[in-house]
Amino acid sequence: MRTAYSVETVRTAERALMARLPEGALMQRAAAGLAAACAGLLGRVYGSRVVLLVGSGDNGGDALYAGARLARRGAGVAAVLLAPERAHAAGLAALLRAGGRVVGAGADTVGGAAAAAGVGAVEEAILRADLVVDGIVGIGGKGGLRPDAAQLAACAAESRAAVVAVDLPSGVDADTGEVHGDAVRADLTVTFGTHKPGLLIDPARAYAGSVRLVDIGLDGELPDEAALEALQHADVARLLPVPGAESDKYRRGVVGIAAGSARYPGAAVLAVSGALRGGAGAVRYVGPAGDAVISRFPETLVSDRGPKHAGRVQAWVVGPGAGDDASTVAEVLACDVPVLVDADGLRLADRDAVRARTAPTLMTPHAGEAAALLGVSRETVEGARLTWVRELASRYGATVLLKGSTTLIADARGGAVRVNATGTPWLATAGSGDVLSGLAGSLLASGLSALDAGSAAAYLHGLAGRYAADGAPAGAHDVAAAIPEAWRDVRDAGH
Ligand SMILES: NC(=O)C1=CN([C@@H]2O[C@H](COP(=O)(O)OP(=O)(O)OC[C@H]3O[C@@H](n4cnc5c(N)ncnc54)[C@H](O)[C@@H]3O)[C@@H](O)[C@H]2O)[C@@H](O)CC1
Ligand SMILES: Nc1ncnc2c1ncn2[C@@H]1O[C@H](COP(=O)(O)OP(=O)(O)O)[C@@H](O)[C@H]1O
Ligand SMILES: [K+]
Repeated sequence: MRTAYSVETVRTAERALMARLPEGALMQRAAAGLAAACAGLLGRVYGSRVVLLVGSGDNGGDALYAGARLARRGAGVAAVLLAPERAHAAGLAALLRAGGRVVGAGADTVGGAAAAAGVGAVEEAILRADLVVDGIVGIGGKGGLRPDAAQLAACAAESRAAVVAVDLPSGVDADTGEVHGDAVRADLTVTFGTHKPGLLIDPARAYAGSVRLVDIGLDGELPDEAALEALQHADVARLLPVPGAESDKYRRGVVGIAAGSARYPGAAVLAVSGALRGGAGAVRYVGPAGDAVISRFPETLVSDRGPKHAGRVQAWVVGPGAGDDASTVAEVLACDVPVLVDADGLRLADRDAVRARTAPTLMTPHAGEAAALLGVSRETVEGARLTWVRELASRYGATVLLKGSTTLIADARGGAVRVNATGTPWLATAGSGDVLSGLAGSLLASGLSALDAGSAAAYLHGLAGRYAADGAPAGAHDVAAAIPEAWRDVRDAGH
């Protein structure tokens, strides 16, 4: 399991750890890891040109000490100090001792004869660099970059230099993944002690590039419950149902699919296609698309009566392609088994009816559907996904899976939010959400909690999307067909 902790928790943990360590030890661990990552990216350190962007806090201190290490190995290291009088003094002294220099403001006072002053010199240094280290701000950052820092970030983006962010790309919100204004775009982010939520949630995630975690000994100080969890293969493998000798189709769970309409029969077929690959022992279908479903998937138990009279199911999926059939949604919500509500069903579901349910409810909106339920714009939801997934879960008293480039799953009762990043933008294709709802419903029917069913389904669905697309467009039915391959991959890694 990959976990991420909030800034407040990281600060508390760091304080506890620092109290037991010699002064400055933590920063040295961070700087050593950072320098090693930079060296790895440079390939050859000796003779390379490195520019450090140094803010006024400890994030700048990390950059200065790492710069000193690189300078000792023969790199030409120049530091740009955003606030020369407040730059980390010991870090700066270490850099100068190691043969590094200062460019731009402050150069004349601290850099000695070798110093070059002026904006032109700074830009030139960045444009000629092999590597730019972003130590402008870390977890102490508030809001987007200020104008002087934004200018440096723009120059780094223009340069052919690789950009390494220290702890976080400066300008992104560590706790939420929101980006307000300008931020550094990194090729690599070297983060310390633990991931921060912003490194795993879009839009900030996209600024971080690849992320490397440096162990500074913080693990023992972090609480059990993280702010964010990202399941890995082994975690998902533990969740996947495996039939045993005593299993029969009913004991494995029956999932009911109430989906599709005369206008959208395909949604029913796709939801069933996902459900058949999700581990339930049988898939029951109710709705007007029975013929389309049975002709594609003859193993489906098709009923032409409503959900209440369709026979036993352990979980329902309602909504994909449902059109305006509010009564079916209401009927399903009245069933005392886990229910997944997707697509049209989200709009048709009565909030009080969802809140009144005692069995688990899993809602699976994309950003546009979530926005409509919340009464805000789609851009607002996309810009602050963590905030809004929690808000929706709390308003409906349900587990909410917010789809998108990083899918988030939040429980109404709080606790760690799950994030899934196995997907690919190729999954943004009509009907792939229907496949996901069937798959997640099937996992619900086999006994997983709403949080686990949603996260395991998103994980498998994302992998299946990758396998199906493999760099070329794929249809939703291809994604469904690739679920068994994703399942085997996950299961094999779990052994
Ligand atoms: N606390 C610790 O034990 C450790 C901290 N480390 C580093 O220390 C960092 C945190 O250091 P700090 O608490 O000093 O905070 P930061 O260095 O992240 O930032 C604080 C400074 O940045 C300025 N600032 C805030 N928002 C800004 C913005 N939008 N644009 C420009 N400037 C802005 C503030 O005025 C403040 O002076 C971590 O991210 C990590 O890199 C590491 O050395 C590991 C150990
Ligand atoms: N940019 C993206 N990167 C990764 N996955 C994405 C991206 N955009 C959409 N997806 C995924 O594709 C699926 C699309 O679902 P949805 O929007 O409900 O489509 P539909 O309603 O057509 O079925 C979701 O699983 C979502 O997480
Ligand atoms: K940074």
